[in-house]
Amino acid sequence: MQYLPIFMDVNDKNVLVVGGGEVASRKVDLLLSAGAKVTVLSPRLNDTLERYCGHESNGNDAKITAIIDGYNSNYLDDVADSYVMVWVTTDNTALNKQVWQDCCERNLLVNVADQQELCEFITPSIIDRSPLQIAISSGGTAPVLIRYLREKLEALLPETLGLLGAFSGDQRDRVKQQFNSVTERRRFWERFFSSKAVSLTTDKAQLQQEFDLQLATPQGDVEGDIYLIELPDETDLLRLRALRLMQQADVILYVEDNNDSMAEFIELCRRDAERYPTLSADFAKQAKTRQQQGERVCLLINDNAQFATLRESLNAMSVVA
Ligand SMILES: C[C@@]1(CC(=O)O)C2=NC(=C\c3[nH]c(c(CCC(=O)O)c3CC(=O)O)Cc3[nH]c(c(CC(=O)O)c3CCC(=O)O)/C=C3\N/C(=C\2)[C@@H](CCC(=O)O)[C@]3(C)CC(=O)O)/[C@H]1CCC(=O)O
Ligand SMILES: NC(=O)c1ccc[n+]([C@@H]2O[C@H](COP(=O)([O-])OP(=O)(O)OC[C@H]3O[C@@H](n4cnc5c(N)ncnc54)[C@H](O)[C@@H]3O)[C@@H](O)[C@H]2O)c1
Repeated sequence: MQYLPIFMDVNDKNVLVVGGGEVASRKVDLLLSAGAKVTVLSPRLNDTLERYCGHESNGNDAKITAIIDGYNSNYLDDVADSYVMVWVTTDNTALNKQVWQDCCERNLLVNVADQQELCEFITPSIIDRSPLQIAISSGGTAPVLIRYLREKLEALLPETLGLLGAFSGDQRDRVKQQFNSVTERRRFWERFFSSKAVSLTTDKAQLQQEFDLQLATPQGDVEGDIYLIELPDETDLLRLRALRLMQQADVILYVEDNNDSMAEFIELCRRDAERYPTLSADFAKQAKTRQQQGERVCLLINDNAQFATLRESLNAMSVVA
């Protein structure tokens, strides 16, 4: 992985944008929507940024602070609360490089628009259904491809995704009170999000009704499951059903092998799942113990004979060969 994806809290924090043109105003809009305190440093501002300074209305409703001047590294230092990041958008490549260098010397995070070699972080393509957000990156290889992907996803994702996210956030404490274990809570949410009624709801009152109904309906005993999966030679050949089960597992058991192919399959499993290399003789015993603790155990097998034996001895809930 070339870049580490994270979501940063810039609310009420100082951010500097160098340059005051078209690109700067796009970055400023993004930063303001995340609640940042934006300062723009530029000898000239475009009309949008002029408006944001509140010049026309005597600065009373200014959205940004403007420093009308050419760049000078002193501006990086002369602030009470230092900048948490700097965005560089001027039309002068040599100057952009200078700003990047000055920021690096000060350990300031810096992005120079469209100059990847001068970016300590890069900007993703964003789908915003706040509080739910999706950020897509190609690691700088194909900006147009991720814009295209965003447009496809935007069309697929329901408008109500933000509502659903916010509603779930509000109800988390109630679900915590009702269910003691993480496993039970997760199952409740999985059942809730996958129910048809929830996918069709368009307002909060309907969601609340469905939520109350499901919370009052017993889930039954939380019994664990065992999924037995025979791996193909390559990850590309993995069945979709196997992938889905691997994504639901709490525990992954596998026999360690000397080549890297097992690692590639494990990489596709649920991020939070516990992963254990296991001696093949212990597979069945370990799987059953964890199942009895209410967990979903996924056994990854790359050996035909062993798969057949385990299939006989385990009462596996799902078998994918
Ligand atoms: C996501 C998005 C956000 C944004 O910028 O707001 C974004 N670029 C977007 C669009 C876009 N950018 C360019 C075109 C014209 C087509 C073309 O030239 O290919 C288009 C298409 C268009 O405008 O439709 C030109 C371009 N961009 C970069 C280079 C340099 C290079 O490739 O070496 C050049 C060539 C400059 C030249 O030739 O001079 C570099 C970067 N652009 C990034 C982000 C970062 C990597 C993100 C990643 O891959 O994960 C990174 C590394 C640095 C950064 O800027 O942070 C936004 C899509 C948002 C959306 O619509 O959803
Ligand atoms: N507009 C786009 O969609 C787009 C797309 C891709 C790449 N670019 C590139 O990104 C860069 C910026 O684009 P733009 O459209 O915002 O250009 P722009 O000409 O509108 O803005 C450039 C800004 O940089 C400021 N500037 C110049 N010298 C400065 C200095 N010494 N200190 C501080 N600020 C200074 C100018 O005052 C101006 O506000 C350009 O190199 C452009 O080629 C633009």
